[in-house]
Amino acid sequence: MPVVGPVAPVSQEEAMAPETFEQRLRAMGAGYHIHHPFNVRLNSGQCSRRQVQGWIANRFYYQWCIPLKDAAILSNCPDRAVRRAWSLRLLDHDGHGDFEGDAAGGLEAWTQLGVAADLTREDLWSLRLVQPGVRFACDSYVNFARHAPWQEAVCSSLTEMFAPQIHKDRLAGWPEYYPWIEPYGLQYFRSRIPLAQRDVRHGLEITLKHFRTRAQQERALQILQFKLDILWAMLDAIERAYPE
Ligand SMILES: O=C(O)c1cc(C(=O)O)c2c(n1)C(=O)C(=O)c1cc(C(=O)O)[nH]c1-2
Repeated sequence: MPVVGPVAPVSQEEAMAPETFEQRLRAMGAGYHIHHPFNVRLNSGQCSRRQVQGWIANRFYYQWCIPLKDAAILSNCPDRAVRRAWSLRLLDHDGHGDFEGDAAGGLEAWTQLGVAADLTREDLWSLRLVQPGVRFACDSYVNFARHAPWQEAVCSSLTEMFAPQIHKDRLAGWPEYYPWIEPYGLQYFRSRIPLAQRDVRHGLEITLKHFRTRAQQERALQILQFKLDILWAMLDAIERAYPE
């Protein structure tokens, strides 16, 4: 989509008020991967051990790509204030300080999720379980951030508006459904809820400020759909690789 491919016709309509524009962005949660059949099974206890492990190992590649995506945004952004705030995202995922607890970062926390679910660090970091469709989807997110204007890449991160609920679903259900996962493994989901909320406040502020005309606002909605499609396509590929 956005880099190469069909472009929506330029809208002549009046710009939406910021509140309406935000509502339209939020309404796109209807297409979030929380509704994907694989996720519905995963978060209602219907996945086998192999399917849960397959999901963890494949989703690791998304986690692995996020700091590359954020570094691409930083490298394209001439605004120091935005860079100062955005650089926190890199530290969130790659870790900082003494590498203890949450300071070890999201990638380490996801690794702990894998270990808690009886995968090895090597299973994850070798990327050997990553399906081609998952790789293509995640790579296209990184490539988009490299080549698009930085404000568009910021807008593409807004699927995080819908992420706290999916993390909460996992925290609520998994201990009962998947008792073979050691409880410490779920810390990643716990830690992401406040971080996602903080990220969304910043990402939305930039998006509402930058996408002002109707045509720009339609473009933002198109970008958010592109990102929803990435997440959806990942689950399609995972579902296919780990059939019932
Ligand atoms: O578990 C999920 O379903 C989920 C979804 C998303 C998302 O909506 O992009 C993110 C995350 N988790 C996540 O943990 C995370 O750190 C994250 C960063 C971003 C982003 O686009 O910058 N999305 C997401």
